[in-house]
Amino acid sequence: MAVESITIRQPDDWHVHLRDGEMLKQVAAYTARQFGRAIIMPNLPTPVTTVALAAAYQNRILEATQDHPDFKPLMTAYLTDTIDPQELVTGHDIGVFTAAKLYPANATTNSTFGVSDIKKIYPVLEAMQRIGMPLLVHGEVVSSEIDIFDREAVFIEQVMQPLLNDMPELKVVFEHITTKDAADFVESQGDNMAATITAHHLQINRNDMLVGGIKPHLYCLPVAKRELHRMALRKAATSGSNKFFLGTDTAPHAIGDKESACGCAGIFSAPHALEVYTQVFEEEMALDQLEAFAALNGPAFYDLPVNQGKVSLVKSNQQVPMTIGQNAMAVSPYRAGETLIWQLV
Ligand SMILES: NC(=O)N[C@@H](CC(=O)O)C(=O)O
Ligand SMILES: [Zn+2]
Ligand SMILES: [Zn+2]
Repeated sequence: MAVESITIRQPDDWHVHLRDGEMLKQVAAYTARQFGRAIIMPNLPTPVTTVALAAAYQNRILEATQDHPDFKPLMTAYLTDTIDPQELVTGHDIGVFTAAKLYPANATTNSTFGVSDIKKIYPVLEAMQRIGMPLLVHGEVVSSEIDIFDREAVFIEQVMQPLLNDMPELKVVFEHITTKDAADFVESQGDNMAATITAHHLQINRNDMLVGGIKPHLYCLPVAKRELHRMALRKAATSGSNKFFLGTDTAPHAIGDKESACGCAGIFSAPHALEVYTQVFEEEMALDQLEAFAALNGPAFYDLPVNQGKVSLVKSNQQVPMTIGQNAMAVSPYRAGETLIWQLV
C-alpha cells in the first residue's frame, strides 16, 4: 500500500539565501516554518565579513522570523582575500560564526569580493582547520576557457583535491553539488567532507531549463547538468550515506531580474522544499532515508544536537502559487503553477 503520511524529526536547511531588507521580510518565514535551523549564506551586496555585520544580520533575521521563535539562523562569514583569521576565530569562539563560505571571485551572485586564489587564504583555512570550523565551498572554477557545464568537475581536480591534500583535517562542505563527479568524490573522502544537495537538482536536468524555450526560473548556479548527473545525485541523497544532507540553496530574485536579457542565477525553493524532497525520496523508494538526509546527517557533521520537534507530511495535492510577494519584489517560486503531491502539515 502506498504511504499516505510521514513524520520525521524536524529538518534543518544547511544552505539558504535570505537576502536583506524587504526581500528578507518577504521570504524568511517560508524557511522558518519548516526548518529548525538554517545556514545563512553571507553573500549580501555588502558581504558579511565581520562578527559585527553577522550579528546585526542575525538580528534582522530573528526579527523577520518572530512568528517562528524556535527558528535558529546559523551565520557564516564571507571569505575574502584579505579577511583576518582572528576575526573568524573570535566569531567562532563566541558562537556568531558557525562556518565560513568560500566563493571563488565572480563565480556566482554577489561574489565579486570572493577569493581570487585559494592560496591567499591559507592562513585563514589553517586557523579554521585548527578550531574545527567548517569551510563551505561554492565549487566551480571561473576560468573563461572552462565550459560552464564542466566547472564543478574541474574545480574538484584543480582546487578541492589539492586543498584536502594540504589540509587533511579541514572540515569541508561541498555545497549544492550537481555532478556525478562531485557525488563520487565526496563519497570517496573521509569524515571531514560532506555535501549539500538541493531539491531542484534532484528534479531537473539541463533539458528542463532549455528545451522548448529557456526557463529563467530554472537557471541557477551551479547550472543543472545532464540526466546522468541528476540520477547520481538522487542515488547519493537516498543512499543512506551520512555524507549528504539537505541544503535547498533557496535563492530568491525579483521576477524582473530573472526574466531579463541577463537573468540572475538562483531558484526560490523555500516555500515547498520539504514537499519536493519527500516526493523525490518516495519516487526512489527511500522514504525511510528522508529523516537521515533532512534531519540527522547535517547536525552530525556540524557537531550540533538534532532537533527535538517533529514535522509531518501527508499525501495531498496542492498547487504552487504563480508568484509570492508584491510588485517589484514579487518572486516566482520553484514549480510555480504546478501541483505537488505532498503537503507539509
Ligand atoms: N545558487 C544560485 O544560483 N544563486 C545564489 C548564489 C549561489 O549559491 O551560488 C544566489 O545568491 O542567488
Ligand atoms: Zn553557490
Ligand atoms: Zn547558494
